[in-house]
Amino acid sequence: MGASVLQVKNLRTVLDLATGSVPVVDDVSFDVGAGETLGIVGESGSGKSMTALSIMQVLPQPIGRIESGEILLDQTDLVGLPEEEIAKVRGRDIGMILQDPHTSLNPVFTIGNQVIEALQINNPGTPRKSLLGRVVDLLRQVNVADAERRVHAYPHQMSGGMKQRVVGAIAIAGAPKVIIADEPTTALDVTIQLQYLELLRDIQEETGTAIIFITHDLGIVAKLCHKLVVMYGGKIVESGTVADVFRAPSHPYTEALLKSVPSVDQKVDRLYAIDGQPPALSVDRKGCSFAPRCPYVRDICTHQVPQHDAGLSGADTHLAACWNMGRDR
Ligand SMILES: Nc1ncnc2c1ncn2[C@@H]1O[C@H](COP(=O)(O)OP(=O)(O)OP(=O)(O)O)[C@@H](O)[C@H]1O
Repeated sequence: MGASVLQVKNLRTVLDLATGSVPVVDDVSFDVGAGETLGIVGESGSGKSMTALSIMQVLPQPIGRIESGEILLDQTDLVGLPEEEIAKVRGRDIGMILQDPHTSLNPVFTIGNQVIEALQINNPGTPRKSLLGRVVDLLRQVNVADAERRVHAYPHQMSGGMKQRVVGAIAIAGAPKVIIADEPTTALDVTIQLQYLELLRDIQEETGTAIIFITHDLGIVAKLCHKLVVMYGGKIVESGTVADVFRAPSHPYTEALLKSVPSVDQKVDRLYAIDGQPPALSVDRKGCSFAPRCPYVRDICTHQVPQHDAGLSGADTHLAACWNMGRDR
């Protein structure tokens, strides 16, 4: 694993709603190195996508904004950079693979044209025709069969799995330092899903790209990631290496998630069933967001926010935010 490529430090992102400015990413910190894969897990609404959109600085407008924190790409803080600078970072330094391959591609342009556009980010002014060979290479790299012919195909002429590969080709076209893959597998069937995950791993082995992988699925995290952060209510409740967190989950939420880890070849719509609802967005939150659903809740949990502290496994890279750590539960 290489040095940190992307470091997120104390990131706080808010949405300015009629009810006030509500945090959707709250004091989030993590880093990812070259050749490393970080999983971000948590149930729907926990702030995973908002974290990704904050890094790319494509938050919903006009309501979303980064209130504080740093996003360091090779030590350069992206927060506060003018839009024309950030626009250069997107695609060139950070590639994003979005949730649904069916909507990530433009139906009116050929596959080749869409990959060429991504290539032109790093090769401005290069005639499109001369990039065609490179497009074919990229399509081959992501295992698109019959690439020379497929360059001229439109998205509707391809299967879901094939389209996902093209989205992968677009993401790597700019040879980015970081790829953010936001649940790229949900729209795919299980076999294609596994092939796709292997593809991502191959790309990483070849290019040393850092990958941030956003998912509901801890089975996938176990298979693909080196380390993970678990998000709940916009906060990180636990983080560490996959080995440490799986061996000794320290937060009751992670513990509950791990109780129902599906096997990777089992399709699940909902990963786990924990009683109660995820927290609603709130301007003024007191205590631990998980307290209303926590089987170990104590008085302090309802009125003081626990700090992100060393977890139970003994590793100083394994942190969790829970008042009950180290207590019998
Ligand atoms: N455009 C918006 N307007 C208002 N609230 C929003 C908007 N987009 C997201 N939110 C809220 O922000 C919070 C974080 O959402 P986010 O999309 O980051 O969750 P997530 O963990 O990625 O969920 P999923 O797994 O379903 O994608 C949620 O409470 C969500 O309802």
